[in-house]
Amino acid sequence: MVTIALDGVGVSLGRRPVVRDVSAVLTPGALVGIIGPNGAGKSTLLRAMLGLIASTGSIRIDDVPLSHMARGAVARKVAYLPQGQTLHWPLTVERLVALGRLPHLAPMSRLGDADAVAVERALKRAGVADLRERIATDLSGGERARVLLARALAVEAPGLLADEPLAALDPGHQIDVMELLRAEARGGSLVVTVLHDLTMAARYCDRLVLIDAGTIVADGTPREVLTPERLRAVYGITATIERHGETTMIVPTARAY
Ligand SMILES: Nc1ncnc2c1ncn2[C@@H]1O[C@H](COP(=O)(O)OP(=O)(O)OP(=O)(O)O)[C@@H](O)[C@H]1O
Repeated sequence: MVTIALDGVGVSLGRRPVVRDVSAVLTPGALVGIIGPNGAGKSTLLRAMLGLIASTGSIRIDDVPLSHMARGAVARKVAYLPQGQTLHWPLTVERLVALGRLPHLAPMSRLGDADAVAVERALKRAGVADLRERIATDLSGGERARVLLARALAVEAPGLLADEPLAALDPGHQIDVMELLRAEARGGSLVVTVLHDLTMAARYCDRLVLIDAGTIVADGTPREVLTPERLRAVYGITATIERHGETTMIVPTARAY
């Protein structure tokens, strides 16, 4: 299990404050969605949580300040699925997914049996085992996205930060990925995912953190966070919110000016 605690976190990029005074405790066991408009600072916040960019304030992973942790130690605790990653090397899918094991390997050492088992498990869980022999750079956008998810799963870290994992996926695969993320979270992992699809966020996430202009404007259950007033204020839209039992549907209807 792993917990990430943020206290007064700020990030400036090119002298612009992009993340401002973010405080939250992200705990395992519940699927956490980070939502907010384009440019709100969601990806920047994720990158700060992994120590990939400099930040102010305090970020602690399992109560250890991030600044005291080696990069490899962070990578073994929290896997990262970056947004829209491009692939440059013509590796097979299996070898690409095996790169997820790098945080566990000593320099110059080879994959062992436990690594092979983790790779196999990740290929299956992401539904890409049948693509294992394919060259990753030849895959379609959606296939590539699922392979990159498999690489993140292959780390078998107790935490996963996934940045827009549904981008490029068809509706069936979107459901598969959300069910997988929720199962991971409910199984005791820390899973935090950036999402743009509010219906998916409402349906699958246990907790939503809404970010606007670099700061948290709401943090709670989907029902608490996704109100017509907030959607208007933050996204500048009117939306129909329909609740059918456990299922919530959020249909943006128009720009609200
Ligand atoms: N290197 C940089 N220098 C200056 N500004 C930057 C830099 N990188 C990102 N930004 C800005 O920081 C802001 C936050 O970017 P970020 O990618 O975190 O947003 P986001 O909420 O993930 O957006 P999206 O939903 O579009 O992916 C944006 O306005 C972006 O233009």
